[in-house]
Amino acid sequence: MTANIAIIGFGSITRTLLASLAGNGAVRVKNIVVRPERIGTPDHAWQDARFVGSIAELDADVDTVIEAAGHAALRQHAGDVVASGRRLVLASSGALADDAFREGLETTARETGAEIHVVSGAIGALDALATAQIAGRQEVRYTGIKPSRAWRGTPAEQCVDLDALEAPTTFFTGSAREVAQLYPANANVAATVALAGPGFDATTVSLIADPGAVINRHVVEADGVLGSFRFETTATPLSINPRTSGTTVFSILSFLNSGSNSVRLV
Ligand SMILES: NC(=O)C1=CN([C@@H]2O[C@H](COP(=O)(O)OP(=O)(O)OC[C@H]3O[C@@H](n4cnc5c(N)ncnc54)[C@H](OP(=O)(O)O)[C@@H]3O)[C@@H](O)[C@H]2O)C=CC1
Ligand SMILES: O=C([O-])CC(=O)C(=O)O
Repeated sequence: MTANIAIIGFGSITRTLLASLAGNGAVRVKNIVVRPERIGTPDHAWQDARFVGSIAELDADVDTVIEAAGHAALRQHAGDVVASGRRLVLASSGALADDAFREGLETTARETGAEIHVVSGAIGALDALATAQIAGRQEVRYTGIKPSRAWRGTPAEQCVDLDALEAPTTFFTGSAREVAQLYPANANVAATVALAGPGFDATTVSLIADPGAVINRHVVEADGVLGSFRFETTATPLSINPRTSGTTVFSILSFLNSGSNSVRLV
């Protein structure tokens, strides 16, 4: 069956995803949701996809909306997606650390029959986290290690001198809820871990800038009644965005192919 999809955002993830979708007969990209002022500009075009500024303008046969645009865009559009009864597949999971926002989406989705999926994004281990969570309490830690340049333009700059670092340096330790607010474009994975596991306040997060690194590393560790595990991913960043691991793009593709590989909220 062909999925008719729309994508919110036309940045690094979307452009890489579209290149990877070439020749995929099972997925048709009908619409791309961008800021209204971008519509009709020369660099906002892709095959026969229609660029729109709102969910209300989507083609009627769009059944799945992928979000790859950031917290603000998710806040702007997610309510309209689930109100329309469509399947929402999102990457910017950190925005869900706002309980009122997340619960509002879940309530609307239950009313309309919409589904809400958080893609695994740059990490793995969501199945093991969910299994352990059902069995009982677990201690969960996420550590994100990225090259120093990936943290430019973030509050890390107020914690350390990124250009002067000579060794890997931890500049943030706190909860998944705190990190979601402080590092919206770099720590969505921590929110995804929290959603699969013990929640935003019980998930501990450390962020590290590594001046010698050229790739991103994500470490998920858990100790619970069933035992423990440690899952470490090394992930090449997208050439067009050092903050974003390429894995994120292919986790969306994997979800589109299989309908799995996500945390399902509703
Ligand atoms: N779960 C995970 O593992 C990961 C999640 N992410 C999430 O995905 C997001 C996108 O990543 P990436 O593609 O690398 O980021 P980019 O910065 O490359 O692209 C973001 C795109 O979103 C667009 N956008 C921003 N706000 C809106 C809006 N209100 N309406 C429509 N479009 C909008 C931007 O448009 P414009 O140019 O007009 O601003 C831009 O095209 C990240 O911000 C992060 O939240 C990223 C990596 C991993
Ligand atoms: O892509 C990554 O490495 C992770 C990321 O940016 C995020 O979680 O927001």
